[in-house]
Amino acid sequence: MNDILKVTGLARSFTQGGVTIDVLRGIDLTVGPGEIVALLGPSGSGKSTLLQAVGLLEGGFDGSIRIDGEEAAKLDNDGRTRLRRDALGFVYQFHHLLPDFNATENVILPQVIRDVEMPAAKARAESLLTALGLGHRLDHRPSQLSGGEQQRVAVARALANRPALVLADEPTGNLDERTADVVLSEFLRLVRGEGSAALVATHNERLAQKMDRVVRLHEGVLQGA
Ligand SMILES: Nc1ncnc2c1ncn2[C@@H]1O[C@H](COP(=O)(O)OP(=O)(O)OP(=O)(O)O)[C@@H](O)[C@H]1O
Repeated sequence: MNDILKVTGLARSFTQGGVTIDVLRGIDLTVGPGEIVALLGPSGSGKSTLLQAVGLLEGGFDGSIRIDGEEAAKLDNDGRTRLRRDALGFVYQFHHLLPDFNATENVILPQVIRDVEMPAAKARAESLLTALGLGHRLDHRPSQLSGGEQQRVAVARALANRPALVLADEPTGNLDERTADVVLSEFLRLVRGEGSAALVATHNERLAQKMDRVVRLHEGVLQGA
């Protein structure tokens, strides 16, 4: 089967004050359909930099990133935006929900952007939120939700458009240990149920072991990829 993600020779440097740091020094990584990969590495090892590259959120990289068979380097801005919208879902450490919209509306929004009709978008939002145990919180705004509940809404939003690949950057890093465990387990169950693949950055070894495969960023290269 075709890989959902194929990264080859990905390199990224930052120059500041005349000093250049090679953060990524030739990353090779493939993620198959439905595969959930933990990206482990200490703080500052480049996990977010790698996710930003794969998320087509930043330029300035050397190497190849193929998502769902499409070479990102060959796309213009509009093409990257389309691929991001059609193939990717994002979860961050902080939820980034829209404060004036309730939980359901936050999950409807990315679907409306893809021209899903409102009744279908609402049904999908409610079904995802209910699957995450938020059936009684559908009308709550983010400020009326706990941290764990906010992250669940962010997970539902990331999955709303059935992305081939979910990119998650420390998705439970802002939660206490017990809540992080519960939310991560729910995230993994839902992603598996949906058949999406996922690349999940964490520095939590214990949480990483719950995923299908672990790769480690060390001195700019990936081990176990
Ligand atoms: N825009 C930038 N300009 C200069 N240096 C940067 C920039 N973005 C990241 N870096 C540097 O790249 C390195 C990797 O940062 P990155 O945020 O990718 O690490 P990380 O593994 O995600 O860390 P953490 O677990 O703390 O989030 C760091 O040394 C950081 O200072």
